[in-house]
Amino acid sequence: MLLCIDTGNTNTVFSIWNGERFLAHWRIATDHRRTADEYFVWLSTLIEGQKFVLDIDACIISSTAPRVVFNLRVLCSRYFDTRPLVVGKPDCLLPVSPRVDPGTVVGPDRLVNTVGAFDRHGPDLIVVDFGTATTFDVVDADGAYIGGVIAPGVNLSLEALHMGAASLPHVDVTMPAKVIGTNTVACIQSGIFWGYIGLVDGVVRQIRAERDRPMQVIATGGLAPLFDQGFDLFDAIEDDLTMHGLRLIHDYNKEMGNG
Ligand SMILES: Nc1ncnc2c1ncn2[C@@H]1O[C@H](COP(=O)(O)OP(=O)(O)OP(=O)(O)O)[C@@H](O)[C@H]1O
Ligand SMILES: CC(C)(CO)[C@@H](O)C(=O)NCCC(=O)O
Ligand SMILES: [K+]
Repeated sequence: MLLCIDTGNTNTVFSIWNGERFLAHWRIATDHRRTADEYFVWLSTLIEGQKFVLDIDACIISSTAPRVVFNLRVLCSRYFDTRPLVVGKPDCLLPVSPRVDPGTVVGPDRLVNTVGAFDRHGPDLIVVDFGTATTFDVVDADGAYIGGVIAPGVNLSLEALHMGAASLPHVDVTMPAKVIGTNTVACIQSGIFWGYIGLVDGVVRQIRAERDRPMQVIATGGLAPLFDQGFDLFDAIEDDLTMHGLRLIHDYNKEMGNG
């Protein structure tokens, strides 16, 4: 069984695979103080409700928070007796290398997204991920990550408004009935919702113009469905894109005799 771990700045998702078969996934808040023992107790408790026995013999990690990796490595070695592949480290091979400025450390989640999306949709893609940040990852004809766009995430923007403006409450993102809000909450919801619709639409348009070719837009992340309500922004929405990419990268390394 393969354990895939996707650590974002806000949440960490664990998923279990038996070959190509997905078995289960669980989500925990990202906290670099969490120890290997804590992860294991948590995993063991959750596995009790499942129909399979946890028998991990391989692990792969993508982490946008470097400090978390240490304890995840300890988890893999102590409890599963495996050395994990860590995306972005030199000993983790990618099917195609990213083409970016020398010295750039691309977020591993973005690299993984491009691998997952290229496998399912082929060349010339824009992958939009609504996580802590809203990212756009551009996939070239050969599947390479060739750059993109990083914007503040939806929940981060809402939090920033609340933190920075004494009279603005914390608001949950939702699609407002009207653009013109007639109360504070509705005004904020409108600003965020229509602001992000405009942001995604505008960025996608500019990327397409710069690339001067047809490109499909693939959306992932918890908030993707919210922004897909009748606006035709996306060609596909995939909630498991990062996990799919992680499994493919693991399989690729195995095929190449690595790890
Ligand atoms: N309508 C909604 N309003 C607010 N949050 C939502 C809504 N729908 C889903 N979410 C949140 O989206 C999150 C799932 O998003 P995702 O895993 O893509 O990114 P993240 O965990 O927020 O960020 P990161 O991956 O950077 O840590 C969950 O925490 C979920 O609570
Ligand atoms: C942009 C985020 C925060 C999105 O999770 C992550 O991919 C990251 O920390 N990236 C590093 C910089 C880069 O991707 O160019
Ligand atoms: K994510």
